[in-house]
Amino acid sequence: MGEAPAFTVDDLQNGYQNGFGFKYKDCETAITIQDKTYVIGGSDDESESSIGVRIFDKATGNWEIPTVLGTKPKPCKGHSAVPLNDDRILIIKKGSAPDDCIWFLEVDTKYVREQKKDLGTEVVAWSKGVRGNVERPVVISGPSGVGKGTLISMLMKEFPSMFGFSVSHTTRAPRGMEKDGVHYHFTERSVMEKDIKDGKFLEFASVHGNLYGTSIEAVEVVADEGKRCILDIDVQGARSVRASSLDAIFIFICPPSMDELEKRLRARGTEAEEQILKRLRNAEVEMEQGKSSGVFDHICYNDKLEDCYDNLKKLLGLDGNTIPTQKSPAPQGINLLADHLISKISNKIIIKCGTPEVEKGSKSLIVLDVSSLKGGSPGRTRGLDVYEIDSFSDGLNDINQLS
Ligand SMILES: Nc1ncnc2c1ncn2[C@@H]1O[C@H](COP(=O)(O)OP(=O)(O)OP(=O)(O)O)[C@@H](O)[C@H]1O
Ligand SMILES: Nc1nc2c(ncn2[C@@H]2O[C@H](COP(=O)(O)O)[C@@H](O)[C@H]2O)c(=O)[nH]1
Repeated sequence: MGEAPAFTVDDLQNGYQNGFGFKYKDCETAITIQDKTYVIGGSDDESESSIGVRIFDKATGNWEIPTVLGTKPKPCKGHSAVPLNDDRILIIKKGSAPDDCIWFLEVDTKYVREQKKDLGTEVVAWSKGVRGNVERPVVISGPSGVGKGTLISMLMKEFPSMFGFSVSHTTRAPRGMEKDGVHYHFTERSVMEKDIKDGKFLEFASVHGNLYGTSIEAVEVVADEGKRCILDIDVQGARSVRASSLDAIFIFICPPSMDELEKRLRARGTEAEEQILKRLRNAEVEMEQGKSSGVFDHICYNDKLEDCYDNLKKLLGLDGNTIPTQKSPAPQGINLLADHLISKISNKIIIKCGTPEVEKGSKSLIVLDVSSLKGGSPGRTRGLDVYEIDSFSDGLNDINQLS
């Protein structure tokens, strides 16, 4: 019936001997994919920072402790594990908050393969599972002073429930009215460099002499609110995002002329002369790259502000001819009962909860549809669909209808 039996913690309670001659600890599950067995620790020890992972390589007979990337799940009181498509393992945490119970351990995704190549070690990567999808993020680039921030503010003001701003990190000093955590996360270079090294950034670049970067979290928190994320980043950053797994729309904003750009930068009055000259010099290169790099899907000229804004809205499907997509409700989690059994049929995971209360009730099978997964480590895995089906007095029929 089920393609892949899932291991639950209960199967492994108190440890048992297996074909490889090693003993699992309490609260561990083991999933074999090709030549490797991934032993995933389900410790509820709060002194541990996350669920542990070790790998038994059947070919060599050796244990390996992999480099673990991504946002890691906190330890829990056990979990269940189901392999999906040989590239990732679905982990369902027991007794966790509804928005914290579905996780993916990636073992052979594109991201993991690239990281293995870069680091030269065995790598696995965690990604939190999130229900539902959001619209494609929008990357806006263009030379300093062209009006990116002005256009983004107009969008956010007109459609406050639809768009959310990705708050970048920067090592530059705040301007007069800028607030930490709102306009930027103002940060020390050494701290930012460490976070970059730890894989917390989607992209980063040195821009006009300072370090700027978009953290993975900055983009994900916007999507978690069900909003479409807007990124205001330079051309180097846009190129990095284009190469990442973030499926965004890329828009380059051009000034009507370099003279007008200079006028706007000077009129804004936020930069010292030396910085203005540096930004204008960099603008020449950015204009060249913006128009010819192949990174951008659209180029908008910001001559008359209102015209440019109307054009931008048209590109985003907000020109009045299309009904704007309503903000999707905040993705809800799944409140899994501590006692459950799991099986996998095609791309649906069937979770049978076994408490007496549930058995008496009419809804007893939870279905987790993983057919439309998007994203993944180092960000969240989106596109999960979760629903319930009627009681399993005739559960076999229900399950068969799902395959
Ligand atoms: N179409 C326009 N016509 C005239 N002035 C404009 C226009 N668009 C924006 N401005 C003005 O130009 C100045 C620079 O705009 P803004 O700060 O939005 O640029 P930016 O591209 O976000 O710059 P940076 O990359 O440095 O953050 C602001 O004073 C803004 O009011
Ligand atoms: N690559 C990135 N570039 C960024 C990011 N945040 C902002 N920027 C770009 O920096 C310049 C200067 O900005 P300012 O606020 O100092 O005027 C501008 O072109 C922004 O688009 C980022 O996270 N990554």
